Amino acid sequence: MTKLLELKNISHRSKESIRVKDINLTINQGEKIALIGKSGSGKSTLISIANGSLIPNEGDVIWKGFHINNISNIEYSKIGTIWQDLSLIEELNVAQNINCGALGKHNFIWALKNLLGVIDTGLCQDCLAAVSLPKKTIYSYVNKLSGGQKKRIAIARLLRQEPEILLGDEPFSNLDPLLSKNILNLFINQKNYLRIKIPETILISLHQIHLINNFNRVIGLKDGEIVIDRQIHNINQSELDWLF
Ligand SMILES: Nc1ncnc2c1ncn2[C@@H]1O[C@H](COP(=O)(O)OP(=O)(O)OP(=O)(O)O)[C@@H](O)[C@H]1O
Repeated sequence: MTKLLELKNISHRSKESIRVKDINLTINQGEKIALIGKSGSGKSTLISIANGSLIPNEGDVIWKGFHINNISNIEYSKIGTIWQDLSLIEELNVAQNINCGALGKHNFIWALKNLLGVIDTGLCQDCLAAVSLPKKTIYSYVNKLSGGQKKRIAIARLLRQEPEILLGDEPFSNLDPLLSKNILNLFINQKNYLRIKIPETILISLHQIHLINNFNRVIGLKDGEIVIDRQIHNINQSELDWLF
């Protein structure tokens, strides 16, 4: 098994509280991991540390054997995140936002062209198709979309990035159950009818517990600590009841 991302002896505290504690986690290539736990248990904190955006007080994050602080921008672009707050640029249109996912692969001229108009239309439309939005949505402005549509644009931007790993912070909140199931299927089954490569390794935080059966590994957080780290077939209901 190839190790992709490792969190070693991670602890992070703020003035008020311990946010995560003694986290040791290795994510191997191809794993589909559900991250679960009560509100405030540390899921978003763990994801922010895993993608290098939050530097922990203690411990190290290792990407393919190298400390995350020392990897190149190209390598860093292989770690994709769907943020809970989505981090879309409301004043830009949908195509421009989706193309932001590919900034790491292109130069300054391409970035400028993206700001000036709609480029790479076909690829953007493939990403939209994957989240069941019509092609013409590329011309819409993000600030005119609903919460659920915005979430789908954030997922489309992630697809455009073509990362090796997806770290998703509740990507299915705000989405109706059928849509959540279809998008999750895309990641789980690696449906490759598109011109884009779907990330084969995923760690996704969830509140919809019924979805965990689609994953092969479950990580449960309680008060900032990993208290469950098990293959899905070894998880039982009483454990889940205890976690929540
Ligand atoms: N920016 C911050 N500064 C200080 N403490 C924070 C900050 N963000 C979160 N916390 C605290 O860290 C702990 C973990 O929060 P976190 O957001 O990681 O939990 P979560 O499991 O993602 O919650 P939710 O399911 O509600 O999104 C909580 O006690 C929270 O109050």
